Amino acid sequence: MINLFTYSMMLLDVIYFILRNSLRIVMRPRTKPIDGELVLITGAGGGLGRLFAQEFTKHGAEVVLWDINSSSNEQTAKLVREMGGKAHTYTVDVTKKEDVYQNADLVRKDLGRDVTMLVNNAGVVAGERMLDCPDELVERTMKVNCHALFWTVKAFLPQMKAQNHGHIVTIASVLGLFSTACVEDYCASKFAAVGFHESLAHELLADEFDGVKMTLVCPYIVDTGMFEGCKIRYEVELILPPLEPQYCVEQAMNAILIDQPLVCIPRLTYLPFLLLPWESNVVTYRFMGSDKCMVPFIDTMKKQAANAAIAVA
Ligand SMILES: NC(=O)C1=CN([C@@H]2O[C@H](COP(=O)(O)OP(=O)(O)OC[C@H]3O[C@@H](n4cnc5c(N)ncnc54)[C@H](OP(=O)(O)O)[C@@H]3O)[C@@H](O)[C@H]2O)C=CC1
Ligand SMILES: CC1=C(/C=C/C(C)=C/C=C/C(C)=C/C=O)C(C)(C)CCC1
Repeated sequence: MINLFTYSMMLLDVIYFILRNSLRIVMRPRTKPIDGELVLITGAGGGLGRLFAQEFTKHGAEVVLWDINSSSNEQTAKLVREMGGKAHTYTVDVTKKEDVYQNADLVRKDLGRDVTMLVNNAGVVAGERMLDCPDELVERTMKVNCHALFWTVKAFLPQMKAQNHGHIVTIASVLGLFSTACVEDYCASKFAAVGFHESLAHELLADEFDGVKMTLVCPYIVDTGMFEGCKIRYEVELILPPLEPQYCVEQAMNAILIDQPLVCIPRLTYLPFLLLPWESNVVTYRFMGSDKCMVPFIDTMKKQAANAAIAVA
């Protein structure tokens, strides 16, 4: 008898959950206002980070800019201020957890309020084949693209939970959903970032912190220079060209502003994530030229490193 009661209550709970969420799918979701939000962006001096700072400013948010590179970070702040926005810069190495915790306290002290939106955007890639990749670069990629997410979330999530209000954005990659050759460090770190993000999202939902939103952003190649040289088969590239950075950030913002949990940019890249069982994807990769797409990128990195070495010599 009790089992029957328990099962019927569980069934009612599931039906209620589906009804409550299906309305969101049917009705066009409203874009939430973010004027007055305090948005912290890591890697704000870089290609996407800078554009995110400007997009959040366009929507009236105040931005806190963290980057290891103070000059590029200041450049972003200058652009934000020229738009009439408010920007606060901090030179932070997100791989150093004490650096993160101390600067998080400094932000709260300086601004007298809590960060309400966190954009974990900082990212690096080694750009070497597996056995050519120095251990230090493997460790650096994991520390920036994965471990740093733990430190920034531990620094800012407690206050979001206290208010049951906030948003955590993880800038992962399609290479956190499916892989390709010669980017083992990057794929491992981005798969880890996806796992971290999803586990945290489940935790917040399970604990009913429905006011703390999460968005996982998975872009395809973006023309910021980070993957300069990466090339797939020409015919495929015609339908799947590298993304314009501005377009990528606008698509991500559209998702963030409707509290969309996941966005793959462009939509076409949902397919490999959904459709590629292992046996078929080796053939697909060969056909698409995506099995060797990173070779020119690695050669470019080698040339840049060689030129840099000559310049120093
Ligand atoms: N470009 C692409 O094709 C794609 C990128 N992405 C992801 O988007 C995000 C942004 O990429 P993108 O703008 O292209 O990359 P960029 O290299 O242009 O920007 C990354 C920024 O992060 C900074 N950074 C690096 N290490 C640290 C650190 N330890 N502490 C703080 N800041 C650090 C970099 O500083 P510095 O320049 O001094 O190193 C740089 O300003 C990354 O997470 C990337 O993985 C996802 C899909 C595609
Ligand atoms: C593997 C694969 C593809 C190529 C994907 C590539 C080349 C992604 C590169 C992403 C990057 C560089 C992300 C950086 O964060 C296609 C053509 C979609 C077809 C399906 C399988």
